[in-house]
Amino acid sequence: MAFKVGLLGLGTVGTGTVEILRDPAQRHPLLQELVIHKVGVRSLDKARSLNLSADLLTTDLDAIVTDPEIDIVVEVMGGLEPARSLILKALAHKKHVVTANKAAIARFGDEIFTAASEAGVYVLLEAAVGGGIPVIEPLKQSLCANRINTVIGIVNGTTNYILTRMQTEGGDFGEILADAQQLGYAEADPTADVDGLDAADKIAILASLAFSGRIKLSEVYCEGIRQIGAADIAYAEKLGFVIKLLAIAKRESDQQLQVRVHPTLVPKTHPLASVNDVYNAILIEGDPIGQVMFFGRGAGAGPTASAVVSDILNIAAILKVGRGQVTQADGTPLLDPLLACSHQHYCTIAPMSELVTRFYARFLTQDYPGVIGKLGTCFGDHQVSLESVVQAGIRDGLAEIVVVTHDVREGNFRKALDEIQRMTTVANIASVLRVL
Ligand SMILES: NC(=O)C1=CN([C@@H]2O[C@H](COP(=O)(O)OP(=O)(O)OC[C@H]3O[C@@H](n4cnc5c(N)ncnc54)[C@H](OP(=O)(O)O)[C@@H]3O)[C@@H](O)[C@H]2O)C=CC1
Ligand SMILES: N[C@@H](CC=O)C(=O)O
Ligand code: NA
Repeated sequence: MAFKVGLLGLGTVGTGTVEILRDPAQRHPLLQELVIHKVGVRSLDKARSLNLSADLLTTDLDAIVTDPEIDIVVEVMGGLEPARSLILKALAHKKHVVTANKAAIARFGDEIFTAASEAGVYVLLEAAVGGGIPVIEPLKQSLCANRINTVIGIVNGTTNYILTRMQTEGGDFGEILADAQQLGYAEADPTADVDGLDAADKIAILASLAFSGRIKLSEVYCEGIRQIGAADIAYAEKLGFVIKLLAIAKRESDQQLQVRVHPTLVPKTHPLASVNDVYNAILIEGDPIGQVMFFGRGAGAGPTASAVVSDILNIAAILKVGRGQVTQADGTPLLDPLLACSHQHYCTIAPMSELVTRFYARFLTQDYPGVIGKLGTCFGDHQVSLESVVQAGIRDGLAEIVVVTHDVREGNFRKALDEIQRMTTVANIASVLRVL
């Protein structure tokens, strides 16, 4: 039995996918039943590392998603449009879809999954978060007996690489970013990575699966790493922390979730503290499983294609045993509830002002006696309790004061900062970071 696959895109991930599909030896035997039927690209003249027969390649992507012979459309072209429209058209033509496109899923998941349920087909996306790391399917299947309470991830390799080098070499953000671009880790336009937007897309997807509801991307708090300085990395180190860009989704109460992305001081003893370079890791806490952590390569041709091909095989397996033919009363194919998306409501996200967390803050002040006391009084007036306050040294003729709080309500902490900002003795609030 042959299952015909149409690929949209033959870049990094598409090429990795074709390489696995063309080399099935010692992999799952079902791979031998997959046939690459068409591959859609932007340019037929581009030099390719793969030797594909010319009749497989086309620039007519519309013809792929409507081709009656194709069973599974694999969207690895990226971007929002035309990816969104092509996915929707493939679904309307009752094709199963595999995608690595976190940006499209995080923004258009609502209409894509609704269209998939109506058509009675699957949309699988293991590659969209953590690349090759299995995390989407474990959340849907292996962990489904658990009540998930927390998902915390390092889900962006570019920023983890930059922060790791800042930590180990003491360099500044700008110079290490330039290096990362030269090495091909960071893209020419690094905005989505360094401003936390890529991580926000990914945590929105993970939160949706973990908490069985849709997430509005606009409600995900997002802060990137551009403002992290060598001084913060050094102080964090002295205090026993490393700085990581964390993507966090947490059950706040029965009604509300926290979903946020921001640089965070992580205790060196925490399992995520030792996840370095371009590696990703996702720590999930559930009841009754406790903590479980997924670690590996979050990007790259081979690792990402590993996830894409496992999704293709999942669909091929269903088609092979004929489960795609079992229909409901209205004639729509009955979908496996552990593989398909079945929730339609939106989760309620708590405002950041209600978050209870520890903070690290660095102030540059006039070096007068009593400045530390004034800061302490202002924090106390806003119910912000301090764990430590140290005058770390003198920078540019100003006293550098580093504060770590106990758990406090973010709204209270911000009010204290507003007041501190207005003090004449305080020249600058140089940085404010949350502490895990
Ligand atoms: N790279 C990675 O490590 C990872 C990528 N992803 C996701 O996978 C997806 C693909 O990424 P990647 O492989 O890196 O992307 P690339 O830029 O390397 O490849 C994109 C491919 O899609 C084709 N393409 C793009 N736009 C069009 C269009 N309008 N019409 C026809 N063809 C088009 C390109 O054609 P042509 O070759 O002719 O230019 C190219 O083959 C993205 O959604 C990305 O976020 C997810 C995890 C990791
Ligand atoms: N740009 C991403 C790769 C794909 O998801 C990253 O740096 O992790
Ligand atoms: Na994955």
